[in-house]
Amino acid sequence: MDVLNMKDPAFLKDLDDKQLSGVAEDIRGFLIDKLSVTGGHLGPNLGVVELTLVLHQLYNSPKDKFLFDVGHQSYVHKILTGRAGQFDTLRQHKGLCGFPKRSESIHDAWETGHSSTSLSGAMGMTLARDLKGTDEHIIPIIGDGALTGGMALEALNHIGHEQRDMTVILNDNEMSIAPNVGALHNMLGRMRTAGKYQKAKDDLEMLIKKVPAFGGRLAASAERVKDSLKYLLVSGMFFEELGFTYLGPVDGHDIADLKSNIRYAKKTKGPIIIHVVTKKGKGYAPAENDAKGTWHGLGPYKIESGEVVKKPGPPSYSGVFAETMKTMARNDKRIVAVTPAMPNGSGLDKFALEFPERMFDVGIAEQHATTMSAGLATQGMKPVLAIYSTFLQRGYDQLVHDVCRQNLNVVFAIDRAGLVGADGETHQGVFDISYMRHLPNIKLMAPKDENEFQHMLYTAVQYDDGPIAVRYPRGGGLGVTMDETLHSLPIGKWETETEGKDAAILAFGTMIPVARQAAELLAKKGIKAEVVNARSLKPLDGDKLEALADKQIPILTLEEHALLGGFGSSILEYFHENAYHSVVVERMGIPDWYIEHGGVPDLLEEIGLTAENAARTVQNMVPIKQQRA
Ligand SMILES: Cc1ncc(C[n+]2csc(CCOP(=O)(O)OP(=O)(O)O)c2C)c(N)n1
Ligand SMILES: CC(=O)[C@@H](O)[C@H](O)COP(=O)(O)O
Ligand SMILES: [Mg+2]
Repeated sequence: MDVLNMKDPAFLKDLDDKQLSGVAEDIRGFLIDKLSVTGGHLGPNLGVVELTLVLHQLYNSPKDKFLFDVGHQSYVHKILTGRAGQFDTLRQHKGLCGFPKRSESIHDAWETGHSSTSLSGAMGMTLARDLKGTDEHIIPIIGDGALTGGMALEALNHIGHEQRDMTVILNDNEMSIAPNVGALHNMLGRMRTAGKYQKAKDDLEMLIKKVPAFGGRLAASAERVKDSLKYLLVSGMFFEELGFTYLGPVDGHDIADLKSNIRYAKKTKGPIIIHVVTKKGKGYAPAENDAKGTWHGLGPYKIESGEVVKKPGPPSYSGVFAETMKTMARNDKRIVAVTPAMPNGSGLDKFALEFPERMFDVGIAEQHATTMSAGLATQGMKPVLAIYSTFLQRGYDQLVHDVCRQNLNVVFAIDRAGLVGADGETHQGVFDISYMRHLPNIKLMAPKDENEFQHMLYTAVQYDDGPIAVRYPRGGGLGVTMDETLHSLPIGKWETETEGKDAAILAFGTMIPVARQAAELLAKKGIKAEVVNARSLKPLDGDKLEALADKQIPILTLEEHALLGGFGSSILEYFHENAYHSVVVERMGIPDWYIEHGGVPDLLEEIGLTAENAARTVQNMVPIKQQRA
């Protein structure tokens, strides 16, 4: 069937299982073809083809609500709801979003990107349904990785308590991005191998009914037998004990098995959880045999060989992070690395090859990762928490309450700080300066390139007076020469790259090249603009700021971060608090809206965070006569 003709999922209602299998094959071929060009989350989506087809056949979206947890596995859903034709623009500027997007389709009931929100969203929708007296089905689809997120467990607790009708689909493929971790993962493994609990329970009931009744005695003991059967058959009937009817394990690629269990769930009252076992990457050997997680989310690849197309370029910040961590850990036994389910993305998978006993992947558990790091620090260890800027948002109170307030020596390696591009709104790392700099005790730095990064990381690990964070971008550095030996940098001291008598541009991280280019453009107009590497975001370099204020020259701040509460705001605050009321400051950064998906250069252009705009802004701040001087 031509995937491009799938405009409304209703077409599935008339198909038999064989035809559905045919559609599954067409969709798999489409995904493999399209994503070989655009990149994207191929593995997760190949794993949910049959599941998504059966869900759309047996339920009635958009009346019935699907909530895809994390949402990276919603491509099949998007194909079935009329968006196949947009896949050439997947995750590109103004193109198809890689996650559910309510503005894209009425079938996208819930927007995701961060993990473990689907069950809470579903509970809210369920309460609303019951209060309104409507009868739609609410179906969250959550992966085994997302289930390790604290929010998911909070929601399970409440859903089981409320006992309202909801069908949770647990998509268990034994993988998070990397192989899944944790006791829940181990329990699911036992459930997978224990075999069909539901069938055994029904068989037992049938058997008991055949035995000549000894009145209530047998029936009562039968209940006890049945309950002990549960523990016998499937270790830790975790879900049943939480008030769910547990169905499974169900073969997530067997359409008939899926349908019979979902039909059973549809007529069963109260919360149901269907434990669906799938294979990530199903149907495409390189992805199906991926033990590491490479095919979870990737760039373009060659279909025939499965070779991922590597873009040449300077070392990635994550790569420099891994190497620097190894160098430091060899001489510093205090160092312990922590990641909340991002070993590959953070580079800690490489660190773990040399120091397996000093790297802890805690699952999708940023709150736990942050406070566990605090616990490590109380005992004299030097925890380095590698965490994406956007995901540290999940550990905010732990940062405030457990780390900063106790002034503990935790190092935050904040990766993906700034615009990340293809993952869009939910993943842009553009709020961390705002949510960190106002916290007492924390120090916050950002390197201008990968060489300064290694020294900054070393500085942070050597620092023993409380929490300290280094924020750095996704992707490669500038291709600068890397020093052989590590040295400390002065915290709270900026670096003046070029002097200037007419104006000053204060920038850090990825905005340094922009500031340099702007200064070159200004020089052509006779304006000498100073470029300052404001690499210490907290504390600021007060001496430098006062020297600039005394020069009475206009100042432009540049940041790939939210303007509100960001670096520029801190400069305004500084001049105000120190009674420098005549200094002229303009700020450029991320405006007060969520930045969608797209290539980072396109996004920077769209919001005007460019060298040309920076030069124009400075030029407008310098008196004309000075420009002629
Ligand atoms: C709060 C949060 N932390 C980390 C991530 C990064 N992340 C995206 S998908 C994923 C693994 C999800 O595993 P699972 O739910 O099992 O889905 P699968 O990819 O296996 O289908 C992780 C860790 C995220 N999206 N949100
Ligand atoms: C869906 C999700 O949250 C992750 O897969 C994320 O897309 C990884 O981001 P990086 O590609 O920057 O590691
Ligand atoms: Mg999984």
